[in-house]
Amino acid sequence: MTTAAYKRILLKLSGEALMGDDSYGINRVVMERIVAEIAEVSRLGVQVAVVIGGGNIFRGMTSAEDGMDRATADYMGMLATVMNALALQDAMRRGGLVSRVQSALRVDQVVEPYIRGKAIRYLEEGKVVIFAAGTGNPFFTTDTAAALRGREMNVDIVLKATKVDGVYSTDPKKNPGAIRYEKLSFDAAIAQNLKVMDATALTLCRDHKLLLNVFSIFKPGALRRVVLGENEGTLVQV
Ligand SMILES: Nc1ncnc2c1ncn2[C@@H]1O[C@H](COP(=O)(O)OP(=O)(O)OP(=O)(O)O)[C@@H](O)[C@H]1O
Ligand SMILES: O=c1ccn([C@@H]2O[C@H](COP(=O)(O)O)[C@@H](O)[C@H]2O)c(=O)[nH]1
Repeated sequence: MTTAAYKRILLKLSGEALMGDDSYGINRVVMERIVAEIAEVSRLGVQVAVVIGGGNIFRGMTSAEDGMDRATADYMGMLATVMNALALQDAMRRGGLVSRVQSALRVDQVVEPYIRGKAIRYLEEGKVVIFAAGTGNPFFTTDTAAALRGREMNVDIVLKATKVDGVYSTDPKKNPGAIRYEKLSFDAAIAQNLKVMDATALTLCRDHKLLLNVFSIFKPGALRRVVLGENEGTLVQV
């Protein structure tokens, strides 16, 4: 029997990853593939919590640069993550996974509010919990929400599923010569301003000794390999 290295995980799904090769929104085929990867680790008996990003729909910072009030733009960004959460939940339903969405901003007719104890209960019942609306506060990111909810849920590891297969010496999308790290300390990632995850999220993980793995959601089987404790992506630790 295959044994997972972790009992409970927090998966941060990049909003942009949901676009696939499209320039905006949610690509159905990509979404189905991601759900199949999550279903595989759920079948191993691993409890899965998800924090979903919103970069495929709206980023507060981008609109603030164009003159919009930053807090207003950030609330719009958080609402974008609620849309992604609903789409993910629906894709999970179609893929045979039972999930619940909890939102840090109240949208009561649509999803339930974040209630820590209830979320933990769902996880214990084997349901996937999708956390929407980030931290519920402007000026933060869903990466920070991932670290926060990961700590609150007492997960064994935070997994950042993104478009690149780990943490590199510089942004690999801009510099093809960038070198990938297999392992890295939080202090080094923060000191070198490695940008793959924001400094607030990295600091929260570091201060609470939360393990972090950055890996590509586009690499088939990568999530399963991370969960089995195999060498995949970049492991960031204290
Ligand atoms: N040193 C680095 N190592 C790896 N990736 C890096 C680095 N610096 C910048 N990046 C970039 O960070 C990006 C992380 O993307 P991702 O979409 O996960 O961001 P996000 O803002 O957390 O998500 P969202 O799309 O939900 O807003 C990658 O696309 C990668 O190109
Ligand atoms: O706690 C949070 C989380 C997110 N936001 C806003 O939402 C968008 C989308 O989130 P990503 O992390 O970029 O995927 C983000 O750009 C912020 O504008 C927030 O304000 N607070």
